[in-house]
Amino acid sequence: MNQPFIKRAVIEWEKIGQDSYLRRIPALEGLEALEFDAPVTCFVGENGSGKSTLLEAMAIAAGFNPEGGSRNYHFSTYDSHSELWRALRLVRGYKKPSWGYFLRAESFYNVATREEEYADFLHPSEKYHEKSHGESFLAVAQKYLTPGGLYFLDEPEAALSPQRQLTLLMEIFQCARQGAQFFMVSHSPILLGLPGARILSFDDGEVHPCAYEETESYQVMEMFINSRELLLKKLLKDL
Ligand SMILES: Nc1ncnc2c1ncn2[C@@H]1O[C@H](COP(=O)(O)OP(=O)(O)OP(=O)(O)O)[C@@H](O)[C@H]1O
Repeated sequence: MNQPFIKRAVIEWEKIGQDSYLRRIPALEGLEALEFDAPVTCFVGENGSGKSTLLEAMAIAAGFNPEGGSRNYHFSTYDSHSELWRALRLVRGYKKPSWGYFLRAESFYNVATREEEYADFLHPSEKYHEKSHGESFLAVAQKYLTPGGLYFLDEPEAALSPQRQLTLLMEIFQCARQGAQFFMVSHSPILLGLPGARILSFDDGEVHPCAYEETESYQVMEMFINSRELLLKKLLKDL
């Protein structure tokens, strides 16, 4: 296996206020440390279980802008990130990433705007605002994902068709095989199926390893596709 850039994340709870909402997120409240030994680590779990909070804190602690982009992006449109990053200590491997990107669906519009402002003669804009949401997401992935990089992806499937999710899966797989490290929040049964990915579930009040087939994303999708009529009959009978 490639040497990870980030081997461990440790939460120093004494640096977090006693009244902070972070102490009321069940999966996070008892969490002291997480080990990362795979090139791709996926965070899965129910809405509101704390996945993005941890991913965002890790990305900021690794030097990225809270709203996303590369490490060269420095802007703030809306200050909504949590204080977790201040309490997060990342234990790094001996290798340093050559590049990196923090891709988040919810603030990509702001990153796209900033990309146009940062553009110059030598670095022309990709004009993401002139592409569809999905087209621009995949264009970012294809431009910025490179072997040897460190990547934080927050629900990258949000704008992508199933076909393009497969394309993204191939890009991630290829980069991860050549030394890149990925942390990804996802609900996509396609992206979570990435060979070799280590899946951490935030459900049931603790962060714990989870097999692909045990993820809700897989189970619900499988049930829907294989037993659609039965499932819908049950769900809709009293409506
Ligand atoms: N500024 C805030 N103040 C209080 N609570 C917050 C704040 N930001 C987030 N939360 C709460 O923290 C919890 C974790 O949110 P988070 O965005 O990490 O969830 P998530 O697992 O990524 O969910 P999703 O799958 O919906 O993106 C949620 O219950 C959310 O309401």
